[in-house]
Amino acid sequence: MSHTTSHIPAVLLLEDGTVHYGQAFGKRGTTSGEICFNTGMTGYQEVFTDPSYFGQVLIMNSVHIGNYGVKESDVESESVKIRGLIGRNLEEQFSRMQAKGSLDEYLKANNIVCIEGVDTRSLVAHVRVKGAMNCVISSETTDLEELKAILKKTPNMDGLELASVVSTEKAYELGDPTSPVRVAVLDFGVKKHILQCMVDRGAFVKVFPAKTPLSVLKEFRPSGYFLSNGPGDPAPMDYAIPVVKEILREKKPLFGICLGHQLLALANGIPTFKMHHGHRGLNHPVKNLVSGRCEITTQNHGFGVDPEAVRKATNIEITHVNLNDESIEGIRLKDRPAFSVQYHPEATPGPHDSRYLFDEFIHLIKKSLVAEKIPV
Ligand SMILES: NC(=O)CC[C@H](N)C(=O)O
Repeated sequence: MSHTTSHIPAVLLLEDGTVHYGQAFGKRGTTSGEICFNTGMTGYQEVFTDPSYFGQVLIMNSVHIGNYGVKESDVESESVKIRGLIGRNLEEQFSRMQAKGSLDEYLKANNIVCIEGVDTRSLVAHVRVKGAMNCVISSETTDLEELKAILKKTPNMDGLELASVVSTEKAYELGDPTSPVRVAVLDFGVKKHILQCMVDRGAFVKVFPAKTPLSVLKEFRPSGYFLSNGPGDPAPMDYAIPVVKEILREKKPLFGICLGHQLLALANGIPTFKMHHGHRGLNHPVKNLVSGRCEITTQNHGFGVDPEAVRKATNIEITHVNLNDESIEGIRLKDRPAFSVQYHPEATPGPHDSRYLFDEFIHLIKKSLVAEKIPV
């Protein structure tokens, strides 16, 4: 496959003054946000449409991105959510029987400003050492003073509430309405494949806007609750943390993924913190401390739950740890059927090692329905 470039100059400026020059890709323009990197070699369309990336400018570590094009069904939400894209070779040409278009057209249609031809290996090494910071990409101006002024106005991810911005405006339902397994999902930027994993296991799912109170969730008569993934800092989500506390008092099964995991921790008095540069990729090893087995997981998070506070909490059991840095990857409550993971068991294109967590959630719901003498 030959690589084509636009030959339109573009510039990338980091908050610490680092500058990289390259070529424009996608939409011409200027964009800014928090720089982060994903080490996955495939699944770029799913990554770009993951609402948890909202507000972030993404570096794809893999050298060739775009070479299998794009297709309608390979998405985690209806639009591209990344704020900008940085690559080594972003390909206009693609070869895949099922592809419907090129990555370049797709990013243009979604108004995403990108830069390619960047030495991503040195850039990622730099971010790994210096940590998360804001950056700006432009194919309109190379005036660094102008770009510095844009950076000054770009909000810091630490303390930024973004989940309510990407959440659904209206509630919607998926799956078989006759199913006794009824899951109320709080949507903080939910990925489609999470909902699919529940529907595939026979659940009837209703997805609610992020700021829905418990009284409205209860009108759905849920047999279980789900806290979704999502962008931004979980700590300022003062509309959601009290609702999670109220849900826990219901004593119904509850499952949380990523931001949902962080919210379950916050609702139990465990603080979250901004990580140095986060975890984003699809080969992060996690150990399940209950089964003793290792799983290869997909991850996308820049915040974590405080390990010391989790260890001190008497009502919480640590179920999963990250084998690279021993960070907390999963917890469960000792006195409630509630559990959560920091990583993504729904991962598409994969790995699928952690799909069993959806089975465990559905099993917990069925067990509680049986206890209430409701036929399952
Ligand atoms: N994937 C997610 O839910 C991410 C959660 C949160 N925004 C973080 O960066 O840690």
